[in-house]
Amino acid sequence: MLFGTEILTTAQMRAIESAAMESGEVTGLTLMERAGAAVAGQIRLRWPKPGSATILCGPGNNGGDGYVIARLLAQAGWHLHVLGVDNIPGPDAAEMKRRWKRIGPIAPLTEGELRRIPDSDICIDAIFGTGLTRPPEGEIAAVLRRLGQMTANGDGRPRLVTVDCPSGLCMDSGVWLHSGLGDDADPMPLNATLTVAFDSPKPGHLLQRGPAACGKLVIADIGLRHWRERQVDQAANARRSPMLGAIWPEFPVRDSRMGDFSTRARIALGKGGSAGHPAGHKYSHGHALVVAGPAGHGGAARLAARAALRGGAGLVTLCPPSAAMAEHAGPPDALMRRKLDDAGQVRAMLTDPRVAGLCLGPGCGVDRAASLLPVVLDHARPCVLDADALTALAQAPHWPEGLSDNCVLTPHAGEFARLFPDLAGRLAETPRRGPAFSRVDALREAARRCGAVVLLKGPDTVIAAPDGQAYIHSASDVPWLATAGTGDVLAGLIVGFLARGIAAFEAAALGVAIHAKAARRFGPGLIADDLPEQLPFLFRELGL
Ligand SMILES: NC(=O)C1=CN([C@@H]2O[C@H](COP(=O)(O)OP(=O)(O)OC[C@H]3O[C@@H](n4cnc5c(N)ncnc54)[C@H](OP(=O)(O)O)[C@@H]3O)[C@@H](O)[C@H]2O)[C@@H](O)CC1
Ligand SMILES: Nc1ncnc2c1ncn2[C@@H]1O[C@H](COP(=O)(O)OP(=O)(O)O)[C@@H](O)[C@H]1O
Ligand SMILES: [K+]
Repeated sequence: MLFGTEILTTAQMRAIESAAMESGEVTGLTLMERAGAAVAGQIRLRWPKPGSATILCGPGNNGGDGYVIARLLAQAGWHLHVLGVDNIPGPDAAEMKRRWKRIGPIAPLTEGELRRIPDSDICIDAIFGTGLTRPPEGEIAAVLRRLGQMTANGDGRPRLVTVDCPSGLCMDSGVWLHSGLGDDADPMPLNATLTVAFDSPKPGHLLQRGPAACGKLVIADIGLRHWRERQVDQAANARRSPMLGAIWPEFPVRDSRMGDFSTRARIALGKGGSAGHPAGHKYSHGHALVVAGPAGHGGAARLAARAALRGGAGLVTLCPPSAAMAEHAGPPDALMRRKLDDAGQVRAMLTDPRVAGLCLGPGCGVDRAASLLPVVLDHARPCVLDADALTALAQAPHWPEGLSDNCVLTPHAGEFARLFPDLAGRLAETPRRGPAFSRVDALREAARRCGAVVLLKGPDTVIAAPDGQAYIHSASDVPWLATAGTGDVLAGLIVGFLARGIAAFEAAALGVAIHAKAARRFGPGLIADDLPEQLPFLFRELGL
């Protein structure tokens, strides 16, 4: 993996946990003690003065963690109300419950009880964790609904801390599981201040409702690294489980196999031959073509071209039709312009081997994109297909054939639905069971079908390669990135990286990460034009 950190599915997490316990080197009780201690430690770090806490403990091992947290917070002087269920099938959780009972009482985990007890400074949700596969029901659903009401205003009082994950969220997809009995039977979505998850992020922490539900996400090391690395490597060698990574530039480095983001990004950019190398010249830094569209629609392609230039392509040529040439006369002067009126001219341009990347789609017009697309695909040159090119692609007679793994498709949700209506339909279904069909499942299937890298944009961008490798990037902290034209900048940035010789999957991942970092660096008030201007500062900060 190039960037960030591994994401584990709930099944992989269970397998790693089992392998650790079967080795005899660690017991389930020890892991539970470490998990509880990690949460109690994070709570004490954030709220050093002992206060009051209500701890809600469910029937599984997540509940077991809750009893450990109760014991440790009580020892630290916190005033506690602990609510739990009678029937605890797991031996470890049952033991942790016994240990707590020697210290304090357990009230029944009912909605009535939760209403009766006085408000605390924090509520700790240890009801369900990664073992949840069906929607919460009955009394527990009512408790969760009440918990959602009590903590609806986010950072108000009581604050909500969730153990491993918000209860009721499918951790493989980030969607709330629904009973199908109507909203009154389902829990309210939770809105936590802090989530302390164990060992690795799960897809549900980063996808869909996950980021809003989790609040600040902290990944706690509970000593499973040795087994994780072995299992993940074995799975990768056996080609059973393609890599799923989080592009998470701010994420701390967790193990020796991964460098920090800037080191990894440097490696990627270093792969671009002489990019940034003193001996390189403009052609060895790559020549990118950005196709523009009819008069009056030039802004999108210009944004893309500017991003390709700032992204480090050695040369960028903007290619509008003759009739639109005049509107592109302004800056940047570094940008070359060349008219492109028909498919024959693209064919001629692509005979130049120095053209190392092409961007088709932003502001292009669907008809023009459709007329140029066959030649572009025929040349199998690294390319980004965005916007109108995606609409044209969805209507092409041989779709999804004709692409190669050096193409990057960058649809937003609407374009994705045009390209892959069945997958979009499955994503829109109301999830009744876990693991629910996720954006990662959808993207892996999409990339496999068309043989190209597919990047589905959104606050939770997912990128997948035809071989199943995938990344999730969460930009939920930069909502101001959702403004007109930022997608065009992303397309241009990726084509800039392609032109520098970076492979499609990594160019897409690096593009997404740098794009969001640029938005984060600028802050609210951002317009798409500001993004390319952030790149020089960002590259300097990252040492790229
Ligand atoms: N990964 C690790 O390394 C470590 C993990 N640890 C902890 O273990 C947690 C996973 O624990 P877990 O698998 O026991 O499942 P958990 O999420 O607690 O509960 C879900 C279960 O509840 C059951 N259920 C019962 N009533 C229900 C109702 N009304 N509505 C709905 N469901 C209901 C339901 O049963 P079922 O659907 O099978 O009938 C389901 O199986 C994990 O998140 C972490 O906190 C750490 O301790 C140590 C290290
Ligand atoms: N809520 C959001 N928070 C953060 N980023 C978002 C959000 N919604 C969309 N984005 C990002 O903003 C960009 C929008 O791209 P796109 O939909 O193509 O817009 P446009 O066509 O106007 O350029 C993408 O990079 C996408 O990932
Ligand atoms: K929980």
